[in-house]
Amino acid sequence: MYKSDEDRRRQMCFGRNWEPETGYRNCYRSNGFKPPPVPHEFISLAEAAIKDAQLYLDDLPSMYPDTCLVSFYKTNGRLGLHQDCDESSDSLRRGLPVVSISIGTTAIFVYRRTEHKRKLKDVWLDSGDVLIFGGKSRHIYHGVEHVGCNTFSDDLYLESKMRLGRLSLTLRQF
Ligand SMILES: O=C(O)CCC(=O)C(=O)O
Ligand SMILES: [Fe+2]
Repeated sequence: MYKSDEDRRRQMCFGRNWEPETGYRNCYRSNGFKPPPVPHEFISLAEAAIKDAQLYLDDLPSMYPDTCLVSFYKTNGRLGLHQDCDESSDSLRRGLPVVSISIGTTAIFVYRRTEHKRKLKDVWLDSGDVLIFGGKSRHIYHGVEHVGCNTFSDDLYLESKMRLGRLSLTLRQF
C-alpha cells in the first residue's frame, strides 16, 4: 500500500498499477509483483451502476474497468483537488466514466469544472453510495475534503471488522 497525506490515506491497486508520482508508468508494485486482477464483483458493480446512470444521462459512455484504485482514508483523511488524467488519451477523449464506490464513514466529495475561480460544489458520500463522473464531466477538478468519524455503522463493523474510516473503490478503464 502507498502511504500519503501524512499517513491518513493509503492506497493499493487492482488491474494496473498506479502511483501518485508516476501514474501508470511503473507496472510493478514495490514488492516486485504486478497487482492482482480487478475482482469480477467490482467490475459487475461498476457496470451495473453505469447502466443505471445511463437511464438518466444520454451522453454517459459505457466502460469496462481494467483498473481499480482502493483508497483507505482514516478519520480526517483528505485528497487534494485534482483531475484524473493519467488514463489513455482514447479513454480521456471518449470521457469514459470514473466510478467511485464508498464504504464506511461519510466523506465530502468536492468538485468544480475549472481549476480556478468557480466555487466548489459538494456531494456527501455515505457508505454504499456510488459516484460516477464521465462524458462531459470526466475532466472535473475534484477531491475529498473531510472524512467524518461518527457515521460508521455498527453493522458494517460487526460484519467486516473494517477499521474506522472510509474505503473507496475507484474503477476506470485505462
Ligand atoms: O475517494 C474518492 O471517492 C475519490 C478518489 C479519487 O478521486 C481518485 O482516486 O482519483
Ligand atoms: Fe480523482
